[in-house]
Amino acid sequence: MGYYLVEGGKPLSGEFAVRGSKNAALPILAATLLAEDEVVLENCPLIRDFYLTLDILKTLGCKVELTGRTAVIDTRQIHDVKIREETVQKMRSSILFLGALLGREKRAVLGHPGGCAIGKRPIDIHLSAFEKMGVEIREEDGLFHCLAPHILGYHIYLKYPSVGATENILLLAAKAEGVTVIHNAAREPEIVALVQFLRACGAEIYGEGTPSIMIEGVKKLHGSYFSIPFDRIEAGTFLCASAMTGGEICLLGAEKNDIETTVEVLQKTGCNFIFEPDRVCMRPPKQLKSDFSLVTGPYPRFPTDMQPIIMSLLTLAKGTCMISETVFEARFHHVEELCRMGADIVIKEGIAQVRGCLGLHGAEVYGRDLRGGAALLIAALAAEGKSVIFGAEYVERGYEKIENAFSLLGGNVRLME
Ligand SMILES: CC(=O)N[C@H]1[C@@H](OP(=O)(O)OP(=O)(O)OC[C@H]2O[C@@H](n3ccc(=O)[nH]c3=O)[C@H](O)[C@@H]2O)O[C@H](CO)[C@@H](O)[C@@H]1O
Ligand SMILES: C=C(OP(=O)(O)O)C(=O)O
Repeated sequence: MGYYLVEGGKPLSGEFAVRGSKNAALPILAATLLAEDEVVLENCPLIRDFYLTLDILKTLGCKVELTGRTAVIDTRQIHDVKIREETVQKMRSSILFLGALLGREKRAVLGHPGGCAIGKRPIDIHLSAFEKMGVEIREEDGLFHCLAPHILGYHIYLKYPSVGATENILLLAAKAEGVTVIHNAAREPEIVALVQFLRACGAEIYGEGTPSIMIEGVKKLHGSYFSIPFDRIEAGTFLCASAMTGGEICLLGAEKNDIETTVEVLQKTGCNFIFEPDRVCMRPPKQLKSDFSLVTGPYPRFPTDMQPIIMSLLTLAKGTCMISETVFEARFHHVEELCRMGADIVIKEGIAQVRGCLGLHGAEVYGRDLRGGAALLIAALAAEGKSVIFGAEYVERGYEKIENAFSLLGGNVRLME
């Protein structure tokens, strides 16, 4: 198990080029199967989940070449429709191969997806939509065996705007017979990116970024060239790391629009921003302040993936912040660990009350999920003294060599294998 060794107390300042988005790249990789052609993806994030997803494509029979951040994926030939259990266990987004394989081969076999333990994360919304579109699902020995001889368009009302379910339906509907409309669809920028990619491959989709998406199934898709947009959660993580260590940072390749809610919260804490095309610069105040409340929710509300990160920052802000997590029911694992570093956080009825403390101190702590681990890492960078953060493998799922990036900005952090 890898861990980070951190000597805190140094400001993180300078420029950071934000990488391609994990949550945009993973569904797009699954979608390449629908093209049955060569696809070139640029600006790929070189993170654990990206490599795992490339492995899925390879085990299905696709040819994959990775040069720098450019992946050339040839999905013309595949010889399997089963996703291996060990990959499914490791990565939530493996569920998207269900929609992609069904759309392409009319059959797929996959287990219940694992990934970060931040809640129960059922897949009932995915499965009920699939059934409405003509997919026969049989569950046996923990595996979903799916068959779809005729996939038909349908009007689907999501009981919750699930990101993954919206993506899965998009994948299934892109080549279905007739028109599918997703009502109460997720509106996240990653949905927009997936639709832009599918459209570049010849799909007919309208309304992405709104609650109603219409998909007119086409018979065939084709290869395309696509650049993965920047990772808004990585951008937010670096802004928070810099703000809580008292550093000034410029993010390259980031745009205000997709990080607006995070920027608004940081402005409330006293941070100043300058926005330019493709560049966001931030200067923190001498003392961060809080005294507001924050509720996570589906886009355009505050992103749940930023909740642990912003909480870490707020432990050092003067005042009190109430944080409600409404998306995942068990996404507070980092709280106990932040408290071990001196944070003052109390959870009452699912709401975290974060009271700013005078300073954090180094400690030995455990990251138990991706963003929780990142939250502890930035807390350690802001803390006095040495910290050990276990669970580096979670952080590596979504951040590319974060220890190097923080070191280049002036932080003292090493990854120990
Ligand atoms: C790979 C990826 O893109 N992951 C993101 C995606 O996860 P993911 O796609 O898993 O998130 P969803 O939007 O589906 O989940 C949101 C909520 O809906 C519930 N739910 C979901 C599906 C379902 O069939 N039934 C159900 O009850 C979940 O348990 C959760 O409470 O969106 C989340 C919410 O923005 C982000 O935190 C994740 O980083
Ligand atoms: C929860 C996350 O990812 P996943 O859905 O892949 O577990 C995340 O990116 O914070």
